[in-house]
Amino acid sequence: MRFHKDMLLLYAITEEYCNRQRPLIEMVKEALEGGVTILQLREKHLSDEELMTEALEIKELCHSYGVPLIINDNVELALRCSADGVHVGIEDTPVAEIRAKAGNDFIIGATAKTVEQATAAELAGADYIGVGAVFPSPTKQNAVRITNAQLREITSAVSIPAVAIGGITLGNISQIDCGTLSGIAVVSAVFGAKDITQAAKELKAKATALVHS
Ligand SMILES: Cc1ncc(COP(=O)(O)OP(=O)(O)O)c(N)n1
Ligand SMILES: Cc1nc(C(=O)O)sc1CCOP(=O)(O)O
Repeated sequence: MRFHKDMLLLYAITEEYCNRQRPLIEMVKEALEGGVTILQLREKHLSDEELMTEALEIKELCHSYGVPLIINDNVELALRCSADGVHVGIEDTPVAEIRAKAGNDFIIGATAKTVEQATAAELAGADYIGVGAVFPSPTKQNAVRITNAQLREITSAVSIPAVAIGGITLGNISQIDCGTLSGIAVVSAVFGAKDITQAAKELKAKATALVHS
């Protein structure tokens, strides 16, 4: 799937501990019904074999909605299951190495918490950056926080699109100083919601207002 920055508008990320009393596929379907525009499979507890099974099933579902599937961290698995891309952190496989191996059609997202990391990611060939944590995250409680001023500084330092991540909810999304953001990335605000579809719909409306403000 060819990458476009509009895909980043509502970026939903799965997480094992998030309200997981039902099959993941069921929850992903509800999120897609609510209008999620890109999905990241972030299931750090699964073996490669289990992850592959989940990824193949979820990829098919995502594609039936025209939504790309991104795999967290595991580049080899992302390539083996023909996912649309991978998201890597600062300590993970270098972006330039992934780009060289995977070619130009593979979507590569990189975490950036500083201007230096953002410009390095762009130079190495990343398609987008994930910048955070903009609020305290219930999912990743040790995530380093960044201020609105840092968010603006980081996003304006690069020409590739950016999503904000970390503790974003319906209640606080309007406090984000959007700068040049293309979307928001969330775990709990979607997958922790009682009504996942409704939560995604409401977040998408607010994300749309945010990126156009
Ligand atoms: C869209 C998006 N942005 C940032 C992250 C964080 O990735 P990373 O730094 O690799 O940390 P973990 O996800 O491995 O905890 C992300 N996953 N997605
Ligand atoms: C995976 C991840 N990375 C973060 C970072 O700041 O790099 S915050 C985060 C978790 C986001 O989950 P929630 O929307 O529930 O806060």
